[in-house]
Amino acid sequence: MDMQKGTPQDHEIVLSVEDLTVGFGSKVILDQLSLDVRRGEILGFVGASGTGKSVLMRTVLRLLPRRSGTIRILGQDYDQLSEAERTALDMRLGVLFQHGALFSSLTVKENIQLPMREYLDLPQKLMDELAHLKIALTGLAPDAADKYPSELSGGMIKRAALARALALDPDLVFLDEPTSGLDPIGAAEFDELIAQLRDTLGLTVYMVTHDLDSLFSVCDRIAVLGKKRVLVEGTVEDMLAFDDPWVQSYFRGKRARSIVRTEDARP
Ligand SMILES: Nc1ncnc2c1ncn2[C@@H]1O[C@H](COP(=O)(O)OP(=O)(O)OP(=O)(O)O)[C@@H](O)[C@H]1O
Repeated sequence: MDMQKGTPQDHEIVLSVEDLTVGFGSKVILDQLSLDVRRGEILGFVGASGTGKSVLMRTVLRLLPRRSGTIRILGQDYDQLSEAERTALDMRLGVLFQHGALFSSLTVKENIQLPMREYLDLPQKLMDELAHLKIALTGLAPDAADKYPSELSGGMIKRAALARALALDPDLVFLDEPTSGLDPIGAAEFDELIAQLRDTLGLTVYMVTHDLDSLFSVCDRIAVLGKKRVLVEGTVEDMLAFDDPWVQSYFRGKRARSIVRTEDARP
């Protein structure tokens, strides 16, 4: 499909959240939040610590219950689906949780094959070939296949976790702070990999991040969580123009200024 940015035909919505409310006891975390993610984009999702970024991602993935609201993934509403249809939809999603979450007792190859075992019934030889393919796709050396997570660097663990997220060739991937814990070079390389995979595989990427470099370098659009909903979504320019103290200090703060040069940025 046409992956050109900014043209109206890209605006097929692959994740649509409407009026979502989530709370725990008397505490409301998300209040009538709405958000759209478009096919083929890398959406960066930011917000102050504790505002509910993980809660939103987990609710979208049905790991947390919601009080009200509608969530449509790839045009489908889980509530309207049969069990078999839900499983089919789950297979089109890939997830990289914040700390990589690889099983330490399994090798990289076995970790990547977990979703295949869960959802597919494939011969071992084919699963091995697929795992090697994902390993190559994420820039890991072939010998990483038989290593255990404890034998890998932080950057390699992220790549292995990404390879696992891609195990079933998903359409939409959720990444929770994928570059956290990486040094700036490792983080930049990982960002580059994500952009490359989006281009070659036609992925849509929903990325929770605190990493300003990622936001400025690979995200097509940014959504900011605040006041229990999406305060603003759009480009970096939209963020810079948005009148909210947190958004202003985040995108115009000292760290941001050292990354992006805008006409308003002062050294
Ligand atoms: N299972 C739960 N039960 C009760 N409260 C929860 C639960 N999960 C999250 N919360 C609360 O929801 C709020 C939002 O948490 P969340 O982890 O989504 O924040 P976040 O934006 O992802 O933060 P960070 O950037 O620090 O990761 C927090 O106040 C947290 O304590």
